[in-house]
Amino acid sequence: MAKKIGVLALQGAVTEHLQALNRLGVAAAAVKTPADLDGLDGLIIPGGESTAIGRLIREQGLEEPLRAFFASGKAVFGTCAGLILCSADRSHAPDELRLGFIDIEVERNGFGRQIDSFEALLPFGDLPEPVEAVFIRAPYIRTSGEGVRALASIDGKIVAAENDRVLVTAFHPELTDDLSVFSYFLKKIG
Ligand SMILES: NC(=O)CC[C@H](N)C(=O)O
Repeated sequence: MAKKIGVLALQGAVTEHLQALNRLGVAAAAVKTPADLDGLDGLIIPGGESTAIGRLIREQGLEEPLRAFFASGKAVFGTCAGLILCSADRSHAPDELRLGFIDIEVERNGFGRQIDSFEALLPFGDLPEPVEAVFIRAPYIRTSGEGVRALASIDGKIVAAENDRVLVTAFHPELTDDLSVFSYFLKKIG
């Protein structure tokens, strides 16, 4: 059966992710309601504003369905704000959603205001070529727990990590023509 990947489509860089998946020949669907999760093999939580996306997840009744989706064994890829939402940060404000899909704690806007947006060619895990990475008010991973593998870092700050079913990047892979990080995520899906 062909894989089908959802892109959480509440706020942020949604279209670019759908287009990247289409370019890889993967069926992609926007996810706005719990029913949209049916039949998906994996989910991308895009960049945007983590506070806003978290609030909309709750307003749309998606928090428990997303937790159940993950608990059922599906794979999740969080980029930038999506990384923050997938984290298990214990120091955040209680009204801000953290799904705890990967045992990392994050520093939001971790590269500061001076350089709030930049691009880098980034060595990434075991990929043979560095990846094109666009950072926009990006977080970095401050601490990581058991089962988490760091995949990329800048100036000692971890900016990509994974566990068996979750990939997170602080950068936006959907904003370049380089699809290698998407292909890397697709390998997590059986
Ligand atoms: N490009 C992004 O997704 C930025 C993330 C944003 N700084 C946040 O904290 O949610």
